[in-house]
Amino acid sequence: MRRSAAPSQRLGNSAKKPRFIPPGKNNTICLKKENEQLVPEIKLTEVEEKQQSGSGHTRALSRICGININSTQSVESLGEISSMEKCNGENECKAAGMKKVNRTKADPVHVPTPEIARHKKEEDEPDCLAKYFSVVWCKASKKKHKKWEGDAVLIAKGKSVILKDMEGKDIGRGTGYKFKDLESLDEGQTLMIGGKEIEVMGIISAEDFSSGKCFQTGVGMSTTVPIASSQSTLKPFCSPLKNVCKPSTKENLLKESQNYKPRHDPNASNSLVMPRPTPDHQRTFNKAGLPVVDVVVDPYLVNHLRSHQKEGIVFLYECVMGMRLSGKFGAILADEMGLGKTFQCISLVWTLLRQGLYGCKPIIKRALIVTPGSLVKNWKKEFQKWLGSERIKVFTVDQDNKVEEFINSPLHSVLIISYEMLLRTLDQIQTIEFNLLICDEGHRLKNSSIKTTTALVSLSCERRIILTGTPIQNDLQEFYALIEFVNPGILGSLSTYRKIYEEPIIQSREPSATKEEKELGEKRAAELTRLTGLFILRRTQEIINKFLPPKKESILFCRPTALQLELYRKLLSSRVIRSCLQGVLENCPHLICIGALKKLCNHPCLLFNAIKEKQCNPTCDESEESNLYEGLREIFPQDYTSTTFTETDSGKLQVLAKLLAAIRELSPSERIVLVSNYTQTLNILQEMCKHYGYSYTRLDGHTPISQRQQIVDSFNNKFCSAFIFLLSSKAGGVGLNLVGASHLILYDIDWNPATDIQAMARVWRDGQKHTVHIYRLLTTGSIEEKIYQRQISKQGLSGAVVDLSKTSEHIRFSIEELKNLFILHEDSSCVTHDLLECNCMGKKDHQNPSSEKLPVYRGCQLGQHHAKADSKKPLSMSQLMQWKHFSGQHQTLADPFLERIKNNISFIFQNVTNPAIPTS
Ligand SMILES: Nc1ncnc2c1ncn2[C@@H]1O[C@H](COP(=O)(O)OP(=O)(O)OP(=O)(O)O)[C@@H](O)[C@H]1O
Ligand SMILES: [Mg+2]
Repeated sequence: MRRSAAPSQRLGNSAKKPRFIPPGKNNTICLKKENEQLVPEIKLTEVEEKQQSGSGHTRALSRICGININSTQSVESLGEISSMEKCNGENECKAAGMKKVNRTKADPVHVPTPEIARHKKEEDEPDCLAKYFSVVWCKASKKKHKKWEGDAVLIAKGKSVILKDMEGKDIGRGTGYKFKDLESLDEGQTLMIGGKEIEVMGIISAEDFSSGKCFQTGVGMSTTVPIASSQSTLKPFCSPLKNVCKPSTKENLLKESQNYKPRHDPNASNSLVMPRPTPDHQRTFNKAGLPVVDVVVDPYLVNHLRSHQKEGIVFLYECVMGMRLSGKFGAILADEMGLGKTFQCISLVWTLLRQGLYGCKPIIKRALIVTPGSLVKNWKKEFQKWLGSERIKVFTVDQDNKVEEFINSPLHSVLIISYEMLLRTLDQIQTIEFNLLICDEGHRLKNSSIKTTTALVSLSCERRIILTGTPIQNDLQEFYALIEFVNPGILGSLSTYRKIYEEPIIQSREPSATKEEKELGEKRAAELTRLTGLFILRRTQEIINKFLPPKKESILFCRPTALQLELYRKLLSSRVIRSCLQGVLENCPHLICIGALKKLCNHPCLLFNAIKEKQCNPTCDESEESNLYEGLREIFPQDYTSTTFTETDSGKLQVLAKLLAAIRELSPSERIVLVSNYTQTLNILQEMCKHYGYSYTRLDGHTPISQRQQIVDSFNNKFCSAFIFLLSSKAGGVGLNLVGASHLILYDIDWNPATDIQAMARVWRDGQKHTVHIYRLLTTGSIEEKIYQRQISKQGLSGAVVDLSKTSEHIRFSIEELKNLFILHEDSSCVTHDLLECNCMGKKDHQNPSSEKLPVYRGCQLGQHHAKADSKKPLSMSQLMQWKHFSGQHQTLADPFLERIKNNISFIFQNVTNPAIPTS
């Protein structure tokens, strides 16, 4: 709050400050008298105002400020109120007066005079521009010593004013002021609004108001510094002697030159030097006046760092050093998956632990890294990978390694712990002073009230970094929570944020938004991006693509088997689904129906199991499910059992079996990650591995955290015998490196594209040596196609659902959508392709368009022009259109793996990223 900066208080003579004079005659006279006594040089003239309607102003104001003013709140006539006491509450009052603060005797005195006739035209002008002021306010009183209660923003337009607190809430309104007075309102002037008195602190530009900047407290716009370019970081060595603030005796200089040397040579070629502190920074953080020494990243690391990683380290350094925003030390590194966030953090931690810009004093002593359980060991491994085991000792907490050991160990300066373990050992962790906190996969902190967030906040470590590869800007509330975690207070309180940013931004996106609302929303969004951009860094996969081998993605539409079709039809004709479509059932039975269809697509035996289970344990509260299964058991063969594994019952499993065989035969040294979101499906896939004698390893939600890294490591080892890695993507996929495999098969599809994208990123990442093949299996014409379409349709694209925790339960379906979901398209070879309205449909396949000159009108002529798709974002329909696409009945397919399985496939979309880079 800027209270103390009020001119009246700055001058330390509030008694001299002229008092507010309301325009009511009696008051005016009495206050005038008082005023004259206090400030003899100010003369007040009685305010003569004509009754007027303010509604025009109000509307104009609401247009400009984007404030909804209820018509019942329209400004009333001045004559209705004769004194302040008559004001209707504090927030609504129409009469006011003003005068200029008398600071010195020599100051010109502002004497408002009526001159109504002369200014009539001016005053009636409804389209005059709004002006904005930063002000301080307090309750109106006759006290000599004002005690300002808060900062506020004043909007003056025509003859009306609105006072907003720093959360953007209206706290006062008034009208009936003199147009001229509001026009000439300036710093130091006071004004009465309702029961409040304000003093103008300064003028706010229209830009700063509409962007919402003026509501930002605690962070001056001038406190920000531009992002340092990588070049600017490569500064020549600057002798630390220059900055010594001690007496420059020869002796001192010599001594200090020996003591205060950068740890690494900033002049060396390829050196990465951190930005030097500004004088302001030095004043705040170097009170002892120690010499300023260059902080230089260990060349051992720099040799391995990619250029985006160097920039990322500089960015993180500036953030945690409070160089980007004064008084704020947090950052969000939101680089897309696989860009090496871990390595960037390790470089930062190592630099901060060993070096200091002021007198070489290490910037941090201890760092805490909190990460999902499955990544604890990976962090340790990465520390060892980049720094070896000699330079630094990191401590990981698990069953055998307790926090006490870390507390008592002088050797360890980095503690790595899982979120779960953190909660369990919070009491002990709280006793340790950490100077840097890194939260990996930190999008989980999006809810400020969850235990984990509360626990982390309780650690009182100001330097906080969130790492996340998942986009975070889609949900404004969650976005706020993450920002509030790293840089508390930067966006004001939650209610401020809602008023200033969230509401206008959301409002502007409504189809019914007016032009003004759209403009305001855009400006607020732009300002939010600007402000948060100072401490959020996100780079996309493209920057690393050039270091990666080619990636071939294929979407395989697998024909359902006869058994699947029959069961599917039966399910769709069930009473439950019919009632769902009429919207007459409660308790979301559509979720049960969707679940049953998805199971069926994976393998009919999953549905069989569910039916059997229901028959064995019927519970009345789940009767919808029993109803749904009515008559299904009869469709299965008499001797069907869930233990007799057979791939012939599932279209996708048939394709999978052939695909695995093809890979085994054609690329015997290459390995596969096989992903499903369901444990039961993974069981089936595991059975299949056994059946065919494929060696496998498995990681799912049941795998003990302590074993996960070991499973990953041994799989990535080139001597590992496991051919297949069975992975439950939701349970443990995030952050894992599975570069030991070069084929990844997504057996089922999730509602949330982010889950699938996460899984795919496990294989195509730094360290991958082979061409990567990604296959997504979808059952033709089924609900899986619909889910896929939803992923790539507008909804998926607008990015609203890019949150790993969101499942179908969080998705609302309209009856129309459900109708669409519950259709089986039996006569289409690819409904998704049908939807593209591609001209080739049903006429001709396109396998190798480059060798074929196709007429221009063909929408599906794809050629070599691959869409410049961001591999980490959901595809759009139009991007999909750019992919090669062809039916499985094509004579010969260029892809040898697909050639082997084409008979079971009705359609294929395929795209190659990085085709130019030769494979190894
Ligand atoms: N400069 C580099 N040179 C070689 N390998 C690198 C480099 N930077 C990172 N890597 C490797 O790339 C892989 C991915 O890095 P990392 O796990 O840090 O990615 P990430 O950004 O955390 O991704 P995610 O969001 O998936 O967790 C790791 O195996 C890491 O060792
Ligand atoms: Mg990571």
